[in-house]
Amino acid sequence: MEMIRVKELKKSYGSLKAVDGVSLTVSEGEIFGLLGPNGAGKTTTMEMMEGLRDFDEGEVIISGLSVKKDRKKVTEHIGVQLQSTSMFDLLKVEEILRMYASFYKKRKPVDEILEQMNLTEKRKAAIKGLSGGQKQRLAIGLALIHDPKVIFLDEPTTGLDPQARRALWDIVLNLKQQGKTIVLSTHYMEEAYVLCDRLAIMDQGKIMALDTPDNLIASLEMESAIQFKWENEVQPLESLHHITKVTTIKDQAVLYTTNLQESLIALIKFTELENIQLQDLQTRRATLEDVFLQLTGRSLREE
Ligand SMILES: Nc1ncnc2c1ncn2[C@@H]1O[C@H](COP(=O)(O)OP(=O)(O)OP(=O)(O)O)[C@@H](O)[C@H]1O
Repeated sequence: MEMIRVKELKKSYGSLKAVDGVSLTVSEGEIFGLLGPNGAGKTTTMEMMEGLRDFDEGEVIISGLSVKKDRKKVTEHIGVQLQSTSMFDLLKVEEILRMYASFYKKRKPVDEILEQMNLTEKRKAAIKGLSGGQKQRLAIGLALIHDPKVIFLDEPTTGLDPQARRALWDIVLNLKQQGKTIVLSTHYMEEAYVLCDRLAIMDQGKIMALDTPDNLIASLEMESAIQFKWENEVQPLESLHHITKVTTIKDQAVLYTTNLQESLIALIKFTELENIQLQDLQTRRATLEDVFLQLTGRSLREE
């Protein structure tokens, strides 16, 4: 069943097209991701979907309701994780949850939320003293207080250490198990890969590709990448065995191949003949990062 439909959404700031014709659908129970670098338009898109930002053109339908026309009703169905910086620092964890609960008629027991977010032991702690991961979990807990069907998470793990990030992934996967529909934005390809059923790769306000993570990688028709420092012409590398594509990132060459072993042998032979020393040689399976690189010619991690 379709839970969200976004049609030709557009938003400009002066001459900058922050969101430039975004269309997508999200099914009930799905985790849908917006993956893209800083400034790609992910936050603007999400806030328009949430009814928090006006849009110039297009339409957003959530659970059969138009976000533009039925904004109030839509808010009953959606939960939005606020950035933790906007929480009242001096309140205790339990207090802020009770305060948020008082805003709604339909609400979940605070104890249940504390348990679900792994914060029961911190119920009496001041928000100020929480770790980054605990604050993010509380922010998600606040978004769940009225038991919404759809949850929006904007870069939920940015700035967290790997352990806190993984703990948050478990919470997101747990929400999916409860049947929630989740839309999240991220610029971490690993996060997008682990969490999302489908994702849209965004750049400069546009969706460049939309599919399951595995299909996006498979669409590259390149199983592996060989990367190494290269200060010479890349063109001769294109004719090496099984190489499907050659590209560069900064001072590195990236060769994509359908047969890693044969291509590596060919590369080593070639560099020996040319008397070139291979430096910083790495091989890896193709990732969403490579999909992004192919689509935009840039690296996802370039800030
Ligand atoms: N209120 C605003 N006024 C002017 N420009 C804006 C405004 N909000 C966003 N922009 C611009 O729109 C573009 C998209 O921004 P947006 O915050 O949606 O990107 P993002 O993908 O979420 O990036 P980030 O990861 O940095 O949040 C950026 O170039 C940004 O500078």
